[in-house]
Amino acid sequence: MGTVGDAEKKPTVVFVLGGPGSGKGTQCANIVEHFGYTHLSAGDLLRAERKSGSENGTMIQDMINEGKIVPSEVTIKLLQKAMQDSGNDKFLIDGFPRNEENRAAFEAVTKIEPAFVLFFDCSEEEMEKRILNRNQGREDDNIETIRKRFKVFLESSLPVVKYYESKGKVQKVDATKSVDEVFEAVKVIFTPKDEKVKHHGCAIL
Ligand SMILES: Nc1ncnc2c1ncn2[C@@H]1O[C@H](COP(=O)(O)OP(=O)(O)OP(=O)(O)O)[C@@H](O)[C@H]1O
Ligand SMILES: Nc1ccn([C@@H]2O[C@H](COP(=O)(O)O)[C@@H](O)[C@H]2O)c(=O)n1
Ligand SMILES: [Mg+2]
Repeated sequence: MGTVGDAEKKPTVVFVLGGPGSGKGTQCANIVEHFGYTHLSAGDLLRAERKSGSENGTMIQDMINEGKIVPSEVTIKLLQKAMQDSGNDKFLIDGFPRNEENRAAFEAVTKIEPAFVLFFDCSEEEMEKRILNRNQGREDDNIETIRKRFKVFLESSLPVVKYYESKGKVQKVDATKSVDEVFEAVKVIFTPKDEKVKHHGCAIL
């Protein structure tokens, strides 16, 4: 994040969106390893905040258990702090913005526009199967909450993807494929253009 002396330099932010269980966290771990980004999952930050004994803990737990979106003010503060603490200037913001309120508030507060939105497109049937097999002890990984999360995704999160689509900022990946196949597609998106030319051995001099 900006420090004294580079006040003008804004960090690079990629929003990573997709339905519950589409593989956002899995692919972000791969991107971090290969491309030097810091991964910030809004859901993970909220779960950590709840565990920390924060005054917002009960509200966060109730919202997560109902699959509802926590007020932007809370989530944005957690994201800003994590960005500052990281010392990096390239971020994958996973699971955010989840609704129009998230999107507008982040832009207003941070003045940061995403470089692009990485969107993992996956069928509900596949996402449900993946979540039910996840076994990470998440309280919201039960069929009742999963259904509520799917509804919120369709009604509140997809319109955000559409908004960025209208600005030509969405990079869509078929996330129904295997982890390795999805990452192959992701790599193409993150590999700088000049390196793609080098790899294909057809640089125009
Ligand atoms: N392409 C894939 N094929 C099969 N299983 C996958 C794939 N990608 C991820 N998974 C598995 O599916 C489960 C959900 O993946 P992950 O946690 O990355 O999804 P997510 O989009 O971050 O979900 P959430 O929004 O609920 O946090 C995990 O158990 C993961 O190992
Ligand atoms: N911007 C966000 C992101 C997440 N939440 C809440 O956390 C839950 C889990 O999120 P995952 O990305 O880890 O699946 C989600 O269902 C919301 O309740 C949020 O409020 N705002
Ligand atoms: Mg996740």
